[in-house]
Amino acid sequence: MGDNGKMYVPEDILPVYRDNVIPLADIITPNQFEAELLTGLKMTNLKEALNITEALHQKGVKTVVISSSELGDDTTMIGIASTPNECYKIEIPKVDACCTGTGDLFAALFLAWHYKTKNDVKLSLENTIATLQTIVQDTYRKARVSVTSGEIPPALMELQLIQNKAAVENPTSNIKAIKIK
Ligand SMILES: Nc1ncnc2c1ncn2[C@@H]1O[C@H](COP(=O)(O)OP(=O)(O)O)[C@@H](O)[C@H]1O
Ligand SMILES: Cc1ncc(COP(=O)(O)O)c(CN)c1O
Repeated sequence: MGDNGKMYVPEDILPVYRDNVIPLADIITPNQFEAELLTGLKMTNLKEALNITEALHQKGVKTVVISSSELGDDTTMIGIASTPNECYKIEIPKVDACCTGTGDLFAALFLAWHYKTKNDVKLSLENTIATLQTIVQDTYRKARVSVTSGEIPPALMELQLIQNKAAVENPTSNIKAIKIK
């Protein structure tokens, strides 16, 4: 729906997502901005994040995953995966560039792992972030070869998906999700 305070779908679609689509969904993967729009609540700390995931569960969604949030520091973003019974957070090291398509990739990976692990949200979150880290970092490293300083143009940040097929099939990472509920 949007990111960084801006919607990229028409604004009048918001009530349709919020009131009609969300109650039909089993799993949703909004980023922080989208989760705030869908609930009308703000997320400035972990407690508020839990209020937001709870509000989305109340609408009938079994698995709520916040793909990224600004709850980390300058070097990390926080992801959250929640069911009515348990909730995990994960710290995601940031690269200094804007990525497009990462939200879509996140949703696809999480769905696949959720199915494959029979609803293990902790492992699904860890594997999803492991693959994304490999792909985002490889994309950034290659872009930095041609733009050695300053901002990287979005065209150079096309995700290196095919080149990292192995990281999709076999994610490896030391980043563990931490239980917060
Ligand atoms: N700048 C970044 N640095 C590192 N990882 C990123 C960055 N941007 C996105 N990602 C990865 O992509 C995932 C989804 O990104 P997010 O920003 O939530 O999606 P969207 O594009 O929908 O806003 C994050 O969980 C993270 O793993
Ligand atoms: C219009 C539009 N722009 C950009 C994107 C990319 O979003 P993201 O980086 O969150 O995957 C999407 C997601 N499908 C989109 O629909």
